[in-house]
Amino acid sequence: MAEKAAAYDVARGGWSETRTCVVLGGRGFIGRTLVNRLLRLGGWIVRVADSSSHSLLPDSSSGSDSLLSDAISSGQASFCHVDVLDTSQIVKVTTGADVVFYMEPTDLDAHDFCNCYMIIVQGAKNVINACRESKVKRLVYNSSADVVFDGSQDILNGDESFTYPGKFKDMTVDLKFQAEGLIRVANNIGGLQTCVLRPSNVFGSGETQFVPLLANLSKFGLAKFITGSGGNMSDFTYVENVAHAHICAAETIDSRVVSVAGKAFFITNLEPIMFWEFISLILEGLGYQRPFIKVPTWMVSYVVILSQYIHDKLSYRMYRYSVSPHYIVQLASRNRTFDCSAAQKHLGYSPVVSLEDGIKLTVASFSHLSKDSSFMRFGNFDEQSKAEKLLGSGIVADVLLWRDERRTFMCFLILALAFYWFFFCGKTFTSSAAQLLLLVTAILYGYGILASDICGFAVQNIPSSCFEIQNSDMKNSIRSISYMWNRVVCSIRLLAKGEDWSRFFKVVAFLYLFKWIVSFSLAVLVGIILVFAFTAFFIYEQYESVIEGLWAVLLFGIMESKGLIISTLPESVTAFLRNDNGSHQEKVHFS
Ligand SMILES: NC(=O)c1ccc[n+]([C@@H]2O[C@H](COP(=O)([O-])OP(=O)(O)OC[C@H]3O[C@@H](n4cnc5c(N)ncnc54)[C@H](O)[C@@H]3O)[C@@H](O)[C@H]2O)c1
Repeated sequence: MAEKAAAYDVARGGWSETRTCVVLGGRGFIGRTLVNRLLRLGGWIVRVADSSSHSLLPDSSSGSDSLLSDAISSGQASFCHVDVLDTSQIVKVTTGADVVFYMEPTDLDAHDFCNCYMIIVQGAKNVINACRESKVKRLVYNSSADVVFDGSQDILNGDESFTYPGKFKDMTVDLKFQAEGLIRVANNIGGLQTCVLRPSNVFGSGETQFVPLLANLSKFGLAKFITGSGGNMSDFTYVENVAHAHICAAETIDSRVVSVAGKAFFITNLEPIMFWEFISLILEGLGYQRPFIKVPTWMVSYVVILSQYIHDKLSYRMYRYSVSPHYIVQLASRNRTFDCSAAQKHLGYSPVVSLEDGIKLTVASFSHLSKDSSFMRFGNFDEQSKAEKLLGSGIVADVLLWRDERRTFMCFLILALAFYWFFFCGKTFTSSAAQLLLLVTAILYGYGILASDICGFAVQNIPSSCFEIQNSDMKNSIRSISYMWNRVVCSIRLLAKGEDWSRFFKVVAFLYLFKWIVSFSLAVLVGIILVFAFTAFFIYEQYESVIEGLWAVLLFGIMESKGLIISTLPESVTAFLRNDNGSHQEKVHFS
C-alpha cells in the first residue's frame, strides 16, 4: 500500500497530502462511524485496528461495511488485529501513521475490575507508549462526558473548567477518568500531542447499549416509567457528529494558532433536550408507548438495589452494561447539559447532523434491524394484539376492546339492564324472559304503526332484513356449536383415558372455581363475567407487555423459590432476565 507523507498547510488551513491514521477500536460503534466518515471524506489512508475482525467478512451487506470492503480492496483501508494489552501490536499498526484515534470498548463487565482496569487504564498507557515508540505525532482519545458527572448534582451548561467530582460511584467511569488523565499528561512528551473528546450520551445506528436497553425494557413494559419529575435536560450527541469532532481535533491538534493539544473538549449536538422527551421520541419511533408514569427517583433506586440483590444472590448476569444501573438512574433524573463552545471555537466543530435527523436515522436503523421484531414492538404496526387474536378479530373483539366507545358502552348498558332484569327484579327466569319478549314485541308493534313523519321528524322504517337470519350465518352458528361440542367431547375422552395430567388439573381447577362461584350465586357469577369481559381484555391489550413482564418476574420468583434451574424458564423470560440480546448485538454490530 502506498502511503504518502502528510503536512498540515497552515496558510491553506488544510492538509496537502494524503494522511495515514489508525482507528483503534475501529470496529466498534463510534470507531466504525469514524472509519466510514474518513473513507467518505477521502484524503485518508485508514488502518482499522481492533481485537475483533468479524465484520470484515466479504459478504457484509450493509452500505457502511461495503464501503470498508471496497476501501480495503482499493488499498485506501486495511485491517489489523490488535489487542491494546499488547504494546508491540500497537507499535506495529501505528508505525508511519500521522494520527491515532483511540476508543476502548464500552461492553466491559463492570463486575470484573481487573479486566476493566487492564483494558481502560493499562490499555491507555500501552497506546501512549506505542505512539511514542512509533513516533506518532497526534493521539485523539474518545473519552466521555460521564467523567465529570457522578450523579450527586445537576450539571447545567457545564464547561471544561467544571471541577471533577471527588469520588466516582461508577467504577468504569472512574477508570475512564484515570485513562483520560494519562492521555492528557502525555501531551508534549516525546513529540506526541494529545487531545481528549468527551461526547455526551452518544446515540446512533449500531449503538449497542442505550437503545437495545430501552427496547428490552419496553418489551416488558418497564419503559413506561419516568424516573423523577421527567423535566430534566440532557445533551445527546449523534454518532456522526462525534466522528466529525474527532477529525476536527486531528486537524487542529498541532495548529499553533489555537490551543488544542493536551486539552479535553465536550462534544454535544448543541441541542439540549428533556431527557425523557428524547427517550419518548426513540420509543415512539420503535412503536412503543411514551413513558408516562412518574416514579420518584428514590423508589427506582430501591428497585435497582433489589434487582442487584437478586443478581448477586444468583451470581447471575441480569444485565450486561458496563455502566452501573445506579448511574443510569442518576443520568435519567438529573440535569446534564454541557457548554460546547470550546470545541466550536478551538476545534472548529459544529454538528453535521441535527438531533431530529439523528433520531430519525437511529430509529430507521433499528427498525431496519427489527424484521425479527427484536427492537420494534410489532414488526408491522398493523399487527394484531394477542387479546384481539384471542377474541377472533370480529365484532366481539371490537366491542370488548373498546374500539368504538359508543357502541361498546351501548352494548354494556343493554347487557347490564338485561342482567338487572333477569336477576334483580325478583321474578323467575321464565317470567322475566316472557316479559322482556312482550316488551320488545310491544315496542316493535308501536314503532311499526308510527307515521313516517311526525311533526316534521322523519321516522325510518326498520327494514325486514333486520329480522332475517342469513342461511350462511345460521350454518356458521350451527357449525361453531357442533365444533365446540366436538371439542368438549374430545376433551372428555382424553380425560377419560387418564393420560393428560395437565388437562386433568386444569379441568379440576376450573370446576372447583365454578362450584365456588356458583355456591355464592349465579347472579354473582354472571356479574363477574360481565365486568370481566368489558375490562379484562381491554386492560390486557393496553398493558400486554407490563402483564407479561410481571408474569415473567413472578414465574422467575416461583422457580427461584423452588430452587429450579434457570434453564427451565421459557426463553422469553430468561432472555429478559439475562438481557441476553447477544444475537441482536451481533446484528447491530455487523449487519
Ligand atoms: N457508546 C456510547 O454511548 C459512548 C458515549 C460516550 C463515550 N463513549 C466512549 O467511546 C469509546 C468507544 O465507545 P463504543 O461505543 O464505540 O465502544 P464499542 O464497545 O462499541 O467498541 C469498542 C471496540 O473495541 C474493540 N476492543 C475490545 N477489546 C479490545 C482490545 N483488547 N483491544 C483492541 N480493541 C478492543 C471491540 O472489538 C470494539 O470493536 C469508549 O471509550 C466509550 O466509553 C461511548
